[in-house]
Amino acid sequence: MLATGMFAKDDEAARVLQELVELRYTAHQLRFAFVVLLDLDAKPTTLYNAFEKHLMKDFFDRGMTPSTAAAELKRCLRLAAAAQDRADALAFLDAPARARSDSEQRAATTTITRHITANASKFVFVHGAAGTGKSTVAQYVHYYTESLGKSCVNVATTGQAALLLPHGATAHSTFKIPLGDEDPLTCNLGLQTAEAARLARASVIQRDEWPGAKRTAWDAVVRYLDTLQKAAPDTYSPKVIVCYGDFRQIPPVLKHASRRDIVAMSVRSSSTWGHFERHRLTTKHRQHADLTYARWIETVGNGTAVAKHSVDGTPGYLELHLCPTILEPREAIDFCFPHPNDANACAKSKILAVTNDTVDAFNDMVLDILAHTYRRDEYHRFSADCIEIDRDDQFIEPHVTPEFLNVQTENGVPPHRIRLIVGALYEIMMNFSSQDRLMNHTQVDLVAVHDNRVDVETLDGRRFPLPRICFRWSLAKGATTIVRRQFPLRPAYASTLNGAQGSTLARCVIDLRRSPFTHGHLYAALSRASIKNALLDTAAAPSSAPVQGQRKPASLYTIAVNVEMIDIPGKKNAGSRVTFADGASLKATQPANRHGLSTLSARAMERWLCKTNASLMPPTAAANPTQGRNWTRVAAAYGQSDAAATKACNYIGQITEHVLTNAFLAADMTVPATPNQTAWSAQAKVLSNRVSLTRTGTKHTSEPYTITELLNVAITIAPNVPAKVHDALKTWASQHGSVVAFTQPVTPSASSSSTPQASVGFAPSKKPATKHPATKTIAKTKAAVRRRPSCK
Ligand SMILES: Nc1ncnc2c1ncn2[C@@H]1O[C@H](COP(=O)(O)OP(=O)(O)OP(=O)(O)O)[C@@H](O)[C@H]1O
Repeated sequence: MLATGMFAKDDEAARVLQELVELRYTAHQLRFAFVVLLDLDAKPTTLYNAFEKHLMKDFFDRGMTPSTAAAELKRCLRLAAAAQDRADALAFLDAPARARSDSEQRAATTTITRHITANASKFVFVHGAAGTGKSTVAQYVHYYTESLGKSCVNVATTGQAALLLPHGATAHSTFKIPLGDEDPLTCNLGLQTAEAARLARASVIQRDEWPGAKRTAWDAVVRYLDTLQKAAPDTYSPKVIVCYGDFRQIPPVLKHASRRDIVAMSVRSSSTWGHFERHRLTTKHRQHADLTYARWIETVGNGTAVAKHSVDGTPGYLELHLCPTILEPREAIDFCFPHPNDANACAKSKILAVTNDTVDAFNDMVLDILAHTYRRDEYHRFSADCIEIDRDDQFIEPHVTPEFLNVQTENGVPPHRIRLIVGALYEIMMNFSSQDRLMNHTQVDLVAVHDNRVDVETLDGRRFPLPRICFRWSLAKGATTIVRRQFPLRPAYASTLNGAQGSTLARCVIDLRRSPFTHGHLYAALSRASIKNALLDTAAAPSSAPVQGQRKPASLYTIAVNVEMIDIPGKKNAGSRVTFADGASLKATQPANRHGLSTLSARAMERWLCKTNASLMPPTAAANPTQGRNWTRVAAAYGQSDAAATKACNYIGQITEHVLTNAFLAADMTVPATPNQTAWSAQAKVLSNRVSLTRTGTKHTSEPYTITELLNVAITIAPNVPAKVHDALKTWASQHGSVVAFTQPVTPSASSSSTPQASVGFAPSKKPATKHPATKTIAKTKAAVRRRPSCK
């Protein structure tokens, strides 16, 4: 008997299909085999083109035209792929068709493919607003290149963006680019490695989300390819390097950097920038069903949607009039994840927040729902943390104890204690294999938890065991390396605004209780949804409860506008009007000064302030500007003639008064009827120092006050509030994730007092204390505040 050895052959799939054709297998059987064989073939487009007519033979027999037969073939292949649970295997069918249906995409792909066929060395940059189909063009170019038998390497700046490309990986992992801000950087990928050989052979290198890359990292790649060409001139193929991206989205992330530093670190500052051939895409594919929304988010991206910008030009205020607003985090979860126990459905939506703390809070809330409402099995796993010791004589700081290590956290590193809930949706935190699509940010369903491993299933049904992995990082440059061994998983229900870049979401909530860092940050988040109805924001509206038939005012948000790069319109002349989403139209009373502040009425400023402190703002305040009159007097007492100072003191006063009022209510104490004017006035200097307003008006700061600052102002002004009030303030501070520096500790005598005293900033009530006018609404707010989970 003769044993036949089977060797892997490049054209094995084609040979099998050819054999089946010769043996007269039916077209239906060929279609089934084609989907199975896609696993063996790295060039699905070539295979498809070679056997297309056999795969649709029965359709022709039924008298279909070529175009109907082609459409029917794709439908049948999709059905076959779905039946085999391999819907992703047919991605190559969609991308080419889509990318060729749009004239701008077609123009870009035609130029790129011409360069590829001509074996040219070129730099091409395909740019356009979010959702204009850049990644789709990249997919097309990939399949086209492979169909020619050439190879294409796809990399992206973030793992999330890499997942959208066939065999995509991050640029850092492909080229072994070191993390760090050194200039220049050098890729650590050896020239003799298999990866280097793959790069040398590649005819196309594609880089998605390129504007988010640091110039130093990009230059390192270009230098590396140069060195590779010199080292292996025979195997090195001429390359078409195609970069994709949108400079309106998130720029390179640099710690403690000025705008100038960021511009210097942008790939635009690279010496290669001038060599790029550019193609612009303008058709909004993601938001094609809602073009009003598409146009509006474009104005956000361009910086022209800013209704007003404040003094110093830094923060601007944007009316998100197209986005419905919700008040409670729980509503965000109900909106995004109506079926939290269905991981596949949850994967299409996301809650986006500005900071990791808020992301963790949302993720925890969903896990709570799964554990308590759906009774899913819950496990807690703790990491093994240690420090890496390079040398025997290395000095170890005495405070570096296991307890110290356990509380350390770092972006991209799982926490010491991880909550594992079977059936919940998680994201992988490590690049395992780009072939298996098991990379950083890949969403998986947690199937089982064992002592030393967890089993996860990708959304297309592939199951993998994951052991604990070592994560390494240093607390500071040159400091000891911490090693944490933990399961590389994090819940995937919420992510930061950066983390969502590149994705298309069915439903999305943007938590704007904290302002995004830049307008690009907000733009990247807003452009994830295809229609405005899929998008909610979680900042509370500053108005009272909506009156029947009256439109609820949209909330206002700050965005930090990059004044160096964007021309901000919006300086109003005297007499011109600023219109708010709820129809309120405010007349500018003076010509705009260079800060823009003097153009606004006090009411407009109140509205501005509401956006950050909506939950603390008395809902009636916006409708009742006189409520802050005491504070106007305080400003006058201090001698502030500057209108801006008066207004600033006015609205800060309202907030402070409200904070204290709430504090009294929360402490179940009677709210004093009238604050002691003398006591307030005595503290006006402190207040005015805080707001940094000067008589000459040369230096203005009207940064919106954070809740922490407002609480601090409240405490500074009324230093000896009773202990219960003080505690209520503290509780709020912690509920808002704020750390309040209690500059004035409560005096023991005040602590024991249960009623406000004159010496503590409130006059003793001569007549029985009346209820504060805002009591009812405040009580509601109080209840809401109690319900709100901590965002720590
Ligand atoms: N020609 C087209 N016809 C129909 N849909 C398209 C077309 N091109 C892209 N799309 C769809 O539009 C959506 C956005 O496409 P894609 O992710 O390629 O855009 P992008 O420009 O890369 O977005 P971003 O900048 O946000 O990463 C996707 O759902 C994609 O399938």
